[in-house]
Amino acid sequence: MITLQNVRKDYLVEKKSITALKKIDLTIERGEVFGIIGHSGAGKSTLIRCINLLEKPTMGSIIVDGQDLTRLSPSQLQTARREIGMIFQHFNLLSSATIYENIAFPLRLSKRSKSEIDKKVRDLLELVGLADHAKKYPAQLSGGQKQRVGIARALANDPKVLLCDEATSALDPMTTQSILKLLSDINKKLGLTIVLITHEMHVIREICDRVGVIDGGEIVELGPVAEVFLNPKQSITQEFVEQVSDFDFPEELLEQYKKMPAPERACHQVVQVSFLGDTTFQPVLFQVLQSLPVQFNILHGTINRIKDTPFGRLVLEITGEPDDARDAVKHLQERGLRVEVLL
Ligand SMILES: Nc1ncnc2c1ncn2[C@@H]1O[C@H](COP(=O)(O)OP(=O)(O)OP(=O)(O)O)[C@@H](O)[C@H]1O
Repeated sequence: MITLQNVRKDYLVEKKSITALKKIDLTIERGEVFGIIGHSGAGKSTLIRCINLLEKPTMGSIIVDGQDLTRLSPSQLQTARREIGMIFQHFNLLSSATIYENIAFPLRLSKRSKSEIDKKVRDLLELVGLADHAKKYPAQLSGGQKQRVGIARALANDPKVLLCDEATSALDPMTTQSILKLLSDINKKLGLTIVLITHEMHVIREICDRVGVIDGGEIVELGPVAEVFLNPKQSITQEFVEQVSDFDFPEELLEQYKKMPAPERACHQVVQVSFLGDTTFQPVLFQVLQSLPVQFNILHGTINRIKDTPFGRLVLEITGEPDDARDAVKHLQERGLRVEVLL
């Protein structure tokens, strides 16, 4: 749906060039929710604003639904932009216009008839749960309600892509949840491709299918959210994953194993097992216990969710002869679990 090829963006500030994006190559599939996470100054806003050419890349192509936006004339670009809606951290609503008029605004720009506009605005108000607020002004709404208006306005021209620029950063946690749920529902209902930027990993975990980590104007890690969560490769990704980790394994537990005499230690192995998707609920441990003369002792564990995928992590003590313990680890791995030997 969206392809960025060799995209570079330099800003000229007081005759000095600042490189915000170095060389971005990225493909975002139709219908997916794609998240870009990075620290302040990493280049997130520049990247998302390049997708609809609010920022013109210094180099490279931006292809949206088969069209290279960098090659269009101003009027062609204006038409192409109707396919790309956008919402913002501070909502950017017209304060002197009612909610109805805010949503009607892009429809008036695209010269729709009065009755068409009326039907569309009412449908959108319904979709975002604001049917009773049509006559109010933005100042009379809460932050979450204002963002709902932003979403309705962005959807007015039936775009294929929705860009979300830190859309929940100004909202409290509960409101954030409700906006993310609305975005997720819209993605499923309308098959809309959503690209969002954020500095918060919980936003990524909540609704994204894939994530790209941006650092110093480059995508340094990319993959399905569950994989990146379970196996972050770069240290910056590990930091982001830590933000939302509720897996606080008490390391001192390992100390007592380290103190054991060597022959006894050899019969106790400590492993961390990660479960993803269906395996989370399968009796995998029981199956291994039935087939080998080993015992499992659960030392620590959590079960959580990444978007719609359940995942769990356990720290297990495996007691048994060293060969049997090794086989138990092998069996767990063969059943699709990620096993890391801690001791
Ligand atoms: N209009 C501009 N003019 C000059 N430099 C800019 C402009 N916009 C961004 N930059 C610079 O480009 C780099 C990337 O900025 P960008 O806003 O894209 O990062 P970001 O990850 O979105 O940060 P934040 O989360 O703080 O918004 C920074 O060094 C920034 O100072």
